[in-house]
Amino acid sequence: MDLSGLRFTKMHGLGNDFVVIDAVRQSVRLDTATVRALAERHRGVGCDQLLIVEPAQGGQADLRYRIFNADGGEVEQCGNGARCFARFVVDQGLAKGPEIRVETLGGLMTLRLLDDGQVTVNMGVRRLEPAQIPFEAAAMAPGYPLTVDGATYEIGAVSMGNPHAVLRVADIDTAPVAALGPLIEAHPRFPQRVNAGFMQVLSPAHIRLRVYERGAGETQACGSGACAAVVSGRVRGWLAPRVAVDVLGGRLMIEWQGTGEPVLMTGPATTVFEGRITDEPTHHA
Ligand SMILES: N[C@@H](CCC[C@H](N)C(=O)O)C(=O)O
Repeated sequence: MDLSGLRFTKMHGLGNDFVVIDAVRQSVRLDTATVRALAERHRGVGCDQLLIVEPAQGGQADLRYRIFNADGGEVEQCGNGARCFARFVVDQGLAKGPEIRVETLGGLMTLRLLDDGQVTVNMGVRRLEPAQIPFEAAAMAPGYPLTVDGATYEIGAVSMGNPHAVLRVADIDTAPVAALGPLIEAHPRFPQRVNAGFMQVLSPAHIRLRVYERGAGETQACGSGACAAVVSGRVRGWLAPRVAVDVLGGRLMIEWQGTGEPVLMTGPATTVFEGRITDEPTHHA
């Protein structure tokens, strides 16, 4: 891999951090090792996800957006990343805004930059059928028993384009995120692994959430995880259509009016710095 000269922008959405690369105006060839090296926090730039901005392939979108977890795996969806993508492409003159249509592996998404600097992402229609998540279960249900390390927990299973398991806990501060997160992430009933959300319900319109992300570990925020938690909480009868979701890095507003309606997520997108790779970053296993 030869990355020298590669220009990038470091961004974050409530502390879920990204290396954003413009692959419209520079040529970029990334493999798993390269992504891991750039994401590495001690020898690379450091990020939870790497976002690549490319020209659209079809005629319906302004641009294409690809997402790689820190472990190098390409994934379908990243909600916080989508907000940063919107801010990036407008700031860099790659799109006019305020509305941007973007292709992702998970489908077409519409993003809107608001006057107050926040971004609303139309995350599309959630999927709950087990095969579409994918999740091994005999039939669709609001909650499923999941046995992990000899104990059984009730989880909700939701696809926001990417797979999520949502577990309700009494208090996220004491929830066993570090111990249980990796076991749920790699549970054999989720053949493509899963993002594991731990949700504390404060009221029907207010939850707290921690997410152990597939391919990245616990992050300070997970946008698709916030949407999945609200969908799961609504389906299980606990939540209202509009919910404030407090994640470790701040607050997201999530709105879901119900079956057939899209899930809308609103939150900030922050640019931290721009950089250029000089020496090759390396991944130290
Ligand atoms: N941080 C993201 C989700 C990134 C992808 C996820 N780890 C996966 O593997 O599906 C978000 O804000 O949604």
